[in-house]
Formats: sequence, structure tokens, C-alpha cells
Amino acid sequence: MMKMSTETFKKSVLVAVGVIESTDGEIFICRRGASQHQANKWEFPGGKVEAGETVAQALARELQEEIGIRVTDCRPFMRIEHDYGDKQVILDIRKVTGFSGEPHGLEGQPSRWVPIAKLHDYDFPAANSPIVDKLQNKCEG
Ligand SMILES: Nc1nc2c([nH]c(=O)n2[C@@H]2O[C@H](COP(=O)(O)OP(=O)(O)OP(=O)(O)O)[C@@H](O)[C@H]2O)c(=O)[nH]1
Ligand SMILES: [Mg+2]
Repeated sequence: MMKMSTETFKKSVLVAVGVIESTDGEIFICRRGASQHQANKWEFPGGKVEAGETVAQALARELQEEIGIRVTDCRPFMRIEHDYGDKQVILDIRKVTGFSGEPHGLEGQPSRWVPIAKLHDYDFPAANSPIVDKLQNKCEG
């Protein structure tokens, strides 16, 4: 029988992540804070799914709290499991296909709209590479 190390059971964090696309094909990104995990990297807004929440509910809450929009429609885009060593995450990424309000950093974080072709100019956490790839491969999410 295979010996299971404690590593095998390292707890992972489920994260709801929103890819928000404007009508002219730009994506809204934010910069993480200096004291956060993956400090100062650019990210797609979102955050940890809390107990009793669905991913869609967590996404709606996080996007309201962080960037002040109300999500009216979203669809699954992709799911990524990544082990940072210090932390293991499961990113459940949703394409936000409908929202009201104009996104802006409510927590003092820098934020901007970026054309999809320019996303590779930004330093994202390692887990995000497949997201940028999928967007740039023009897969219809
Ligand atoms: N929001 C977000 N988190 C990401 C992305 N990529 C990625 O690896 N993560 C990781 O997902 C984890 C949780 O996200 P978070 O820090 O936004 O969670 P949160 O909003 O609940 O923050 P908090 O811990 O300050 O309450 C972090 O370890 C972060 O590094 C991304 O594109 N967006
Ligand atoms: Mg967050």
C-alpha cells in the first residue's frame, strides 16, 4: 500500500475568480497588495469561497466588495489547481458576461482594463498562465 505523507492531505483553498470582459474585448485586472499572498502580482478579481457559499455567490460578493460591480450573469470558464508550496489553491474561474456598475479598485488597489493581446505584459501569479493562454487562444469561454 502506498504510504501517504501529510503532504498528500495539504488543505487547498477554493477561490472564485472573475474574468470580466468589456464589450470592446478588454479584461479588467487588479494589482494585489504588498502584504497579500503573491504580493504585487496582477490578478483577476475574486477571493476565497466561504463556508455555505456557492462559487457564484462568492464571486458576486467578492466583486461587489473589491471592485463595486453587481454580477448579473456569469458562466464557467476553467478550473485550475495549483500548488505554490506555501499554499495550495483551486481557482474556479468564471467569465463575467453581465454586470452593472463600472469596476474600480475599492480597496485602494491599482486596476485597469487591458486588451487581451496585452495581458502577457503583466506579471500574474503562476497559476494564472492557463487563463491568459485560453483567453489569447481566442477560445470562446
Ligand atoms: N483573486 C485572485 N486570487 C488568485 C489569482 N491567482 C491566484 O493564484 N490567486 C490566489 O488565490 C488565493 C485567494 O485569493 P485572494 O487573496 O483574492 O482571497 P481573498 O480576496 O478572500 O483575500 P483575503 O485573504 O485578503 O481575505 C490567493 O492565495 C491568491 O494568491 C487571481 O487571478 N485572482
Ligand atoms: Mg481577493
